[in-house]
Amino acid sequence: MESQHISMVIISVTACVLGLLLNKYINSTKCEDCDENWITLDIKGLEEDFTNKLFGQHIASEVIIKALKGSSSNPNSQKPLTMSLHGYSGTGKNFVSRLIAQNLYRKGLDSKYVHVFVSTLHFPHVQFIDKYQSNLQKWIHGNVSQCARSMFIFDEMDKMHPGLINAIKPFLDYSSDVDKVDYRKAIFIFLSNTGGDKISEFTLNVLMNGKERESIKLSQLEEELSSTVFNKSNSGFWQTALIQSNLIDHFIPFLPLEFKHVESCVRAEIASRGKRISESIVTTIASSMVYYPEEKLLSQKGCKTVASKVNLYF
Ligand SMILES: Nc1ncnc2c1ncn2[C@@H]1O[C@H](COP(=O)(O)OP(=O)(O)OP(=O)(O)O)[C@@H](O)[C@H]1O
Repeated sequence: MESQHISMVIISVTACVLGLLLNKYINSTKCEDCDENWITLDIKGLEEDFTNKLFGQHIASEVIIKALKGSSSNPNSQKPLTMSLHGYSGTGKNFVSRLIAQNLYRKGLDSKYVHVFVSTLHFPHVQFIDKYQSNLQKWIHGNVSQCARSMFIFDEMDKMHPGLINAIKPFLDYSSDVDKVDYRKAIFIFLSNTGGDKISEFTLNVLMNGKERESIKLSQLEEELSSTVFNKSNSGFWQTALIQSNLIDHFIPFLPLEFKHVESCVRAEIASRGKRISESIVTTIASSMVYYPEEKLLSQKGCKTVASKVNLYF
């Protein structure tokens, strides 16, 4: 009797586990649709990710959360949400884009509605610019026709051909009903290093004066940043109507990272590999990065090379 009961329990548990696995398999192979099942902003999840995983970027966290909250709760939005993320290499611009994608699309960056355009891979010869412009427009148009809630990430904007930037402009405008497609629910994120020098200079000044970076306010950097992007004659970005027509909703500065932030990146990297964190190794790895200026306050490459440095120890 006792053994019959045990077998029943085992059979039920096995059936349950198999059911769960089957369900998971069916879900993962299901076709992704452009609906709320697959695309819903998890603002709490994003806030938690910013708090726990993103180090040293208090301005970016705050602005991005507010911007996404605002645009998702406004059914009468007149234009797509456009955010321009600026800062030195390795400060978290791509990382943040990934966190946004993960908290908006069930498939994150793997979603077929998230599109990444790497500008350095598309620098056409002047002779072919018309063709490239038209291809880029067709690409955006085609993707938004398939799903209004598409997200576009344009990486290395500062290296993008001005002609291509101009080609994007009609989609960002207030009257964003191009070719009967409604672009107002789309999100455009632009990443660049432009303005990184100004942001770094400003942060350095604050730290040298014994203040905390958290005392830096967006308003102190924003104006400077938009004018830098606008004026910088070698950035490629300035020439275009993008800035002139105020099509960028938010200029978001990414501050250079300090030693303590690099240490946090090292801890996160070790934890992600399921390894035990030893504080002495954390300090050794963080110390092996290059810092500037003489006082060694800021990391030259942010957390960019942390993963490869961790490789040397695990
Ligand atoms: N502020 C940060 N908080 C947590 N992790 C970070 C941060 N910045 C960078 N990292 C880590 O370093 C890696 C590289 O950073 P990321 O690619 O986001 O830099 P980036 O600013 O986009 O640089 P680039 O301008 O060279 O493209 C990230 O995948 C992440 O693991």
